[in-house]
Amino acid sequence: MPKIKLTYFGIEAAAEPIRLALVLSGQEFEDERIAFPDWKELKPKTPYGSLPLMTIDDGPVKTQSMAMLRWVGATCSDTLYPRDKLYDVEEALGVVDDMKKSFEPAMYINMMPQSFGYPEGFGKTDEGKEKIKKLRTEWVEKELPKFLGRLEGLLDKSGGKWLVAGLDNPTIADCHAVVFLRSLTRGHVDYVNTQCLEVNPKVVSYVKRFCNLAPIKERYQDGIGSPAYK
Ligand SMILES: N[C@@H](CCC(=O)N[C@@H](CS)C(=O)NCC(=O)O)C(=O)O
Repeated sequence: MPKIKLTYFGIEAAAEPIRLALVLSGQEFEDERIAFPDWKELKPKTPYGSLPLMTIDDGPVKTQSMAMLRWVGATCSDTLYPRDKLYDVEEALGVVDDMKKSFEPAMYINMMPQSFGYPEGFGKTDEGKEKIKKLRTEWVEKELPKFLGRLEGLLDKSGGKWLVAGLDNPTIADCHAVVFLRSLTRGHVDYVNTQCLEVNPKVVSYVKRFCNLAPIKERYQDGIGSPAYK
């Protein structure tokens, strides 16, 4: 087994799909968490000023979360990124990415307002807070059901099980999808209704199925998130 260290902040976000893939593979890894106050000092020492980082067998530092996810799926597991389903896994990853990207303006406007054409500190103003609330509630009401419908389409092809049809086990696409879907249900994103997945019961069942896999169940004591889903 390779010796793996994954370095990220003490949150789920970009590292969590990789952590889930490692956990599902049964691959041990060092789960290094950087406290936000320590980031300022570490940032200039990283290749691109960002996390996550990964080292394999004490080799050179690697960057790019999606490369890490694919590498773990291909190297640490026989089932998470199967060679005969490469296209299907990539297609499902793309569907999940479209959903995540669509939410980014509403999600990150408070953290990086300038990237979205607003002045620094915008998210802390009353106007900014109203804007964030409007963007997030509108996205959840108008956009999310559309993306959940796309996931449902993939699940239907798979008999309701996983995002890639014809497999008895989840893939890295499921790790990627569930982290994002679960993030909406946990009350961590202001103004997002934690019951928002309920518009699509098939997707709720899917997230529950994933969270009931033994290694995931052990990890997520809060199930898919809000108490209503337990
Ligand atoms: N394409 C990179 C993006 C990495 C990235 O943007 N990381 C963010 C956290 S998700 C970060 O390190 N932000 C802190 C900063 O930029 O100072 C990846 O997927 O790994």
